[in-house]
This record gives sequence, C-alpha cells and structure tokens, in this order.
Amino acid sequence: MMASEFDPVLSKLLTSLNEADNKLSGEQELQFLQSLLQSKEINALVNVHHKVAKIGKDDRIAPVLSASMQVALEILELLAPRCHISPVAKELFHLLQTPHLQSLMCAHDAVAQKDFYPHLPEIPVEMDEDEETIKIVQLVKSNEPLGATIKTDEETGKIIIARIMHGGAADRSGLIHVGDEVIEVNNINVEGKTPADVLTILQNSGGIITFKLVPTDGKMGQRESKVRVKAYFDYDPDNDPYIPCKEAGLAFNRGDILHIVSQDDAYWWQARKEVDKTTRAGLIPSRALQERRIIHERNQISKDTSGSESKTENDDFDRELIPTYEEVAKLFPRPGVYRPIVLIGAPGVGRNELIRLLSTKDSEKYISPVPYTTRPMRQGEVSGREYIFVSREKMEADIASGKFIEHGEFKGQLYGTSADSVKNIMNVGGVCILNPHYQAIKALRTPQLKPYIIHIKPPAFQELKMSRLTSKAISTHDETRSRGFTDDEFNEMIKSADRIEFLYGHFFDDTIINDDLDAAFDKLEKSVTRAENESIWAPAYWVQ
Ligand SMILES: Nc1ncnc2c1ncn2[C@@H]1O[C@H](COP(=O)(O)OP(=O)(O)OP(=O)(O)O)[C@@H](O)[C@H]1O
Repeated sequence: MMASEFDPVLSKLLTSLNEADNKLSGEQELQFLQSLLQSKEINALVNVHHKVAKIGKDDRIAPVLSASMQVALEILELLAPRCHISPVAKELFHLLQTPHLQSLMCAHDAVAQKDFYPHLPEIPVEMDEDEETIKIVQLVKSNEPLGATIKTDEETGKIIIARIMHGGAADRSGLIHVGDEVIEVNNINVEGKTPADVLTILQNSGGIITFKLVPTDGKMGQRESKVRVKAYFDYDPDNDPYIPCKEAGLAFNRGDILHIVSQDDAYWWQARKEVDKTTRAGLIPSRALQERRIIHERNQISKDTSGSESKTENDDFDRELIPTYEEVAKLFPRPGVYRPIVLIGAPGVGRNELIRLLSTKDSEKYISPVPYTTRPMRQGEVSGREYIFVSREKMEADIASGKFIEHGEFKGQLYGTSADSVKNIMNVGGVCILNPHYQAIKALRTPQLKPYIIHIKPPAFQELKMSRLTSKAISTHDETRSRGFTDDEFNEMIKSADRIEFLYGHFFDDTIINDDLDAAFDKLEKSVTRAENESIWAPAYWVQ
C-alpha cells in the first residue's frame, strides 16, 4: 500500500523515517515504527482525531442551552392549564412527557454540561515531600455569613475546612474547598488553636479577610445533587443542641419542599428551600440522623407513659413509618385522566356534605364509587345505588385477592371500595371522590392511584358549635339521626382531627377548615381544580 493513501502528516513522518533508515539501517525499532505508521489502525485513529478536532471547532454544534429538561418542565407547567383549550397544546403536553424524549433531553443536557462519567483520575504531580503549595484567599467581609465551617482534623490536629455551604460566599469564591488546611487568618497563625479561637479571630476582623490555606488533594469535590424531598417534620436549628453550627442551619416546616444539594456527610445534609432558590444552602439533619432522633424520642415517650392510658396511642407509632423526608418530583396532570380526590376527616366533620355539594355542581364529573357491604339490604335500598350488597365469603375472598383499595368492619359487617370501581370512574373521565377511614391513607398512596389527599378539618370549638347549631346539623353519632351534636362530640371531633393531623399530616396535599360551609366548599372546588390542572409535588416513585 502506498504511503500517500494515508494521512499526510503520517506520510511525511514515514518519509523522514525512511531517509533516516538509510543511515541507520538494521535498527529493529525503526522497522517497527515504519510498520506502525503504515498500519490501517493508526491511520484510522488519526483520521478520527482530525474529524473530532474539526467538529470541536465548529460553532454550529455548540449546545444552544444545557438545561433543556428544565425548559421542558417549565413549558409543561405553562401548557397544563391550556390543554383543554387547544389540541396543539395537548399534543405538545403529551409529547414532552414521553419517556424517550425526556431521556434524550437528559442525555443532551449531560453532554452539553460536559457531565461525563467516569472521571479520569488526576495525574499525580510529583512534588517534593517538604514542598507545600499554599494559596492565599481574600474575601470581603459583609453581613452575609462566610458559608464555611471549620473543624480540627482528628488525625493531624490541624484546622481544616469542614463544610462549604452551596451558594454561600466561600462557595461562590470557588477558592476554598472542603479539606483545605487553614494556616493563617489575617496573618495570625492558627496552629494549635481551636475552631472557637479561629471564629473569634474572624469575628474581630473587618473588611477583607485573608486566609492562608494548604489546598486539599482535590478528592473532595462536590457535585450538586438534584434530589428534592418533602419534609415530614418541623426543624429549627436554634433549638437543636447537636447542630455543629447554628448559623449554618436551615429552618423548615413540615410540608416544605427542600432541594438537597449535598448528602456527602452522613449526618448533616445541605439543602435549600425550593421556593427560595437564590439563597445559600443550610445544614439540615440527614434522614439517618432524624430517624435515630425520632426512635429515641418514641422510646422516651413509651418509657414515660408505660402503664398509663396513652399506651394505646403510642402503639400507633409502631405501625407508622418514621416520618423524616420523602423524595418527591413534580407530577404533571394528564388531560382527561383525573387523580382521585381523597377526603380525610374526623367522623361528622362534613365530608359527605361537601361531596354532595360537588356532585350537585357537576354530577357527571364528580363521582363517588358505590361501596360494597355484607350487611343485609334495608327496605327502600337498591343494590348498586346505596351499596353493592355481597356475601361475606365473596367479599373476604375479594379482599384477600387485593380487589379492594380500602375496607373495614363496622358492627360485624364488612364495608369497602373496590379498585375496579375507581378505575371505571377514571376511565370515563370522571373525578373519583373517595372518603375512606384515615387508616386507609397509606394503602391508597400507590403509583397506580396517585391520590390527591385533602384533610377536612373542624374549626375551633366555638365556631364549630355555632355553625352546626345554625345549620341544625344532625349528629352522625346518633343512629336514629334525630338530634344535633353534643359538646362532647364536638370536642371528640377536634381531638380526632388533631390526631389525624399528627399521624398523617405529611401526606396531605391540602387542608380545608370546614367552618362556614359555602366558604369551605369554595376552597374545596379550588383545590380540586388545582389537582386537575397544576403540576404538584408527589412521591418521586409515582412519577417515574
Ligand atoms: N360547614 C358546616 N356548617 C354547618 N353544618 C355542617 C357543615 N358541614 C357539615 N355540616 C352538617 O354536619 C352534619 C354531619 O355532616 P356529614 O354527614 O357530611 O359528616 P361526615 O363527615 O360525612 O360524617 P361521617 O364521616 O361520620 O359520615 C350534617 O348534618 C351536615 O349538614
């Protein structure tokens, strides 16, 4: 094969090698080199290299944006309320949700962000053992905290950077990293000093702060995680005796959506509130740490109350999952397929009344499945209208084979709702309205049903009593349905609502106080419309 068929640079190299060969004939290495330069493989590789290099210079294939998935999600949010108006919007809405397109956008973004795996290891730089690279970092002190914490390294006893808060001043400087050793602060040598001493130096210095640092070997680089969680408990760093630095903590409430930016530390995660993207991240207890605390607290309560009446209440704890954080993702509405609405509430609070109003508003849209029961049919009842009447054997067999989404026993008779009746309502484009016992919540929260859960809560005692007296409300505790609620029943309703909130509050998408009936119904309608049209945070595994 002629060398001229090959890459010109390789050919040139081969020619000069041939000339050299005349002078250095017989050299084995030269022969090897000649055959290598003429090999198809090397030429193919060089060609590939030239093509990649050429493409790399070509501006036309530079990414226009590197967050296409984010843009797609924003478009989905804008499209959701327009789907029922425009078929084009509806089509685009469906297209943008297809898994293939979403995967393509994620892959595109990873390439555009040059987020390639695996990362090649750093090339080790041979350094003189005694020679240390030192960096001098200057930060201007402002009202904002530095966004870094320090600690004494257990092995070396030196002061090192323990954490860098995402988005904080230190992080934004890009010059300070976790693991860096602090040698001097404002020309004061910190060797042998404690972190508290260093903090005092920092507090006493104004203007520009100069750090002299020995950089870490760079193995501790952090990658921002994309995890979002819903918090299932309230947290206030000011009341937490164990947080390493109170100022670095992030306070949040049950139900807040948090963006977890770092889970590098086993006990302290870094997070920011989803609604407040611009602020620096703060420390929050990790799931593992919070679980331990809850178990400890529960053990304390059990010890303190063992033998007392409240023992039965504590037994509930064991049946519940330990509520810390749940990973969530945005769940987009699917036009024409509505999420079932689940109303949870204390007995007598008014769920049936609100459902009746919904159905009066649009009986074809808001549909409650007819429940099954084993109790005998009463005079005037029609099977399939009030209840679907079945034998105990049949119902028990169907429950055992998982055909019921919820069931319970009342006065020796079984009652329950079948999965099929919910599916049928969803299939005909109806909004399925359920009002199960609150203990059914966990069983209902499945990726198949994706329920939207609303807690209907009673108002405070006086308001509750006044509103029910005014409307001549009938007590649901009285079987003959011939009297109003007693004060004890009102108190019981409030107590029961508090307990439901305590045990299941973190699962609620909304809470509506049923004080004035019209106002409560108005809120319910708005909430149901929200579930139909808006993207809502839901357990991440429902969305995948
Ligand atoms: N906001 C309100 N103001 C006044 N009266 C109300 C209000 N909401 C409900 N009621 C009345 O309270 C009584 C009980 O309501 P309802 O039957 O809807 O309770 P429920 O929550 O469905 O009870 P259960 O779950 O025990 O069946 C009814 O007489 C109803 O008209």
